Amino acid sequence: MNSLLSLRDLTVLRGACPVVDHITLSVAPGECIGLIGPNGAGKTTLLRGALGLLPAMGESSLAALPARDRARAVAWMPQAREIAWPVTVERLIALGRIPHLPHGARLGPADRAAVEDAIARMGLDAYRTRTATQLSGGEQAQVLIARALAQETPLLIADEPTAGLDPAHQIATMEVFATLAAEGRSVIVSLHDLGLAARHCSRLLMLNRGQLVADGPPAEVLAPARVAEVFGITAFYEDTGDGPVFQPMRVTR
Ligand SMILES: Nc1ncnc2c1ncn2[C@@H]1O[C@H](COP(=O)(O)OP(=O)(O)OP(=O)(O)O)[C@@H](O)[C@H]1O
Repeated sequence: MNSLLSLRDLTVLRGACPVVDHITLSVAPGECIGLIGPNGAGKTTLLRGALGLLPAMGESSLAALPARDRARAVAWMPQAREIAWPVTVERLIALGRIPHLPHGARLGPADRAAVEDAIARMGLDAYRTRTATQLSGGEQAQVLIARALAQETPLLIADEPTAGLDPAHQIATMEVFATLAAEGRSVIVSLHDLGLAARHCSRLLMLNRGQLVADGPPAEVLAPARVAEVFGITAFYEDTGDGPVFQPMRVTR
């Protein structure tokens, strides 16, 4: 099976301290992976190190790629949602096609189809002529997810993409990711909402103090003892007829 990302002993130091500590994992096609862990666990640092955006020790298959190849292998949606120019939504989403265009070339039919597909998946048709900088924070987040989708990469990595979205848009976004996985692409998404992680991800990576403390199906990773130890909470977890339900209940420390 070909891997879309492979990390071997990836380590990122801040000063002398490893904030990502010897992480080894690999991502196969068709996975919707949730990256979870408390504040400061190292989630963003792991993602940025894997992408080659931060100096890291160890190996990352993506960081090793030349920039243009990397932009065709992975789309990255960072936590900071900065839209620099007052362009239309449609134009901003079309920027996701840049890695596929020869230098200076205009969008071709395949590029326009990818933009339309991204707009449809994110339900943004009514927004396409709006000025992106004038949208609400949640609307901007959806547009930036659409731009990443338009990049049509085998792997999409998104850092807290559901933060600031209302419940319907959170669910819809996670369903878009799960659909990409069902189509054979893969997604790594960092999440603080463990309910969304339990419900929509096929695999969870749990980080604590820079270390990968669990990697597997949500029901295994979210075992009560581990959730108590890592997050300091108790939680309700049940596999219902309508899928898994995870609800944090109490702080235990
Ligand atoms: N530029 C930096 N200099 C020093 N320490 C840093 C720097 N960036 C991050 N850190 C530290 O590295 C650790 C991991 O940070 P990181 O942002 O990866 O965590 P996170 O799991 O994404 O957290 P959150 O859920 O709060 O966004 C934290 O302790 C943070 O304070």
